[in-house]
Amino acid sequence: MLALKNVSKTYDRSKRAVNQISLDVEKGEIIGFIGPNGAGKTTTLKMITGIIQPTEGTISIDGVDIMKAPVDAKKNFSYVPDQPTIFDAISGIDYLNFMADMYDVSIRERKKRIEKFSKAFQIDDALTQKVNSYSHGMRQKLLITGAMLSNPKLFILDEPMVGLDPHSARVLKDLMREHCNKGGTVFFSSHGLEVVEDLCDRVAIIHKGKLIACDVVGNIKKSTDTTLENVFLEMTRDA
Ligand SMILES: Nc1ncnc2c1ncn2[C@@H]1O[C@H](COP(=O)(O)OP(=O)(O)OP(=O)(O)O)[C@@H](O)[C@H]1O
Repeated sequence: MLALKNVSKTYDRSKRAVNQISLDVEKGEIIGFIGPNGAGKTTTLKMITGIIQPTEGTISIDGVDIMKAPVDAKKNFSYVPDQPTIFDAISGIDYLNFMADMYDVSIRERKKRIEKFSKAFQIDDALTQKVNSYSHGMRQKLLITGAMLSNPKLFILDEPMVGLDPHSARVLKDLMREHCNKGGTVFFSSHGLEVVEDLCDRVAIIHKGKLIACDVVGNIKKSTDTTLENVFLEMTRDA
């Protein structure tokens, strides 16, 4: 569903933020993408979503190259960035209808999905209000709802749990799992190692721009009497 081949990004001609990453995400998987601050997670997600261009390598989403056919590739995924920035002079419902229009979601389907997700996230009563009156968490939930309206083949999220209360974090986790159970695919970055350990089929670890592991949690941990947190801290410890 998502294939990265030897992908690198160099900023300002010399700053190697991502270094020769290759990764395959299969249909139906949830993969957690973890790494210390500055490891290259957001840079990688921005390259996958076509926001920035890799310096080297290729990225395809359901077989479509994001650089060669960006419009077709973008039909295959939705992206929730790490900052919930939305044009905020419009109402929540106008934003959601705009997103549904962009992805050609029928009136019947959008109504069903808006009701389902906005109720689950408890923002249904606020949808007629302008986005500029929303809290950080409400904006985040509106963005997630908008991203789910198209029922994307691949759902990409950058640190989606940040700013969510425990109820909303649970709703999001359930939604991600349900999406995969129905054949969708989820790739998300996080600093929440417990969430990743609980939720993900596989975990990809990036450190100083390099992919240092990508495997099921059990194989990364090697033994059952330790946590993903302990292994992560050991693997990313600077010598
Ligand atoms: N626009 C940019 N110009 C120059 N350097 C950048 C730019 N964006 C990111 N970097 C650098 O690239 C490296 C990777 O940054 P990135 O934001 O991808 O890390 P991250 O893993 O998402 O970190 P965090 O967990 O703190 O969000 C860092 O050294 C950062 O300073």
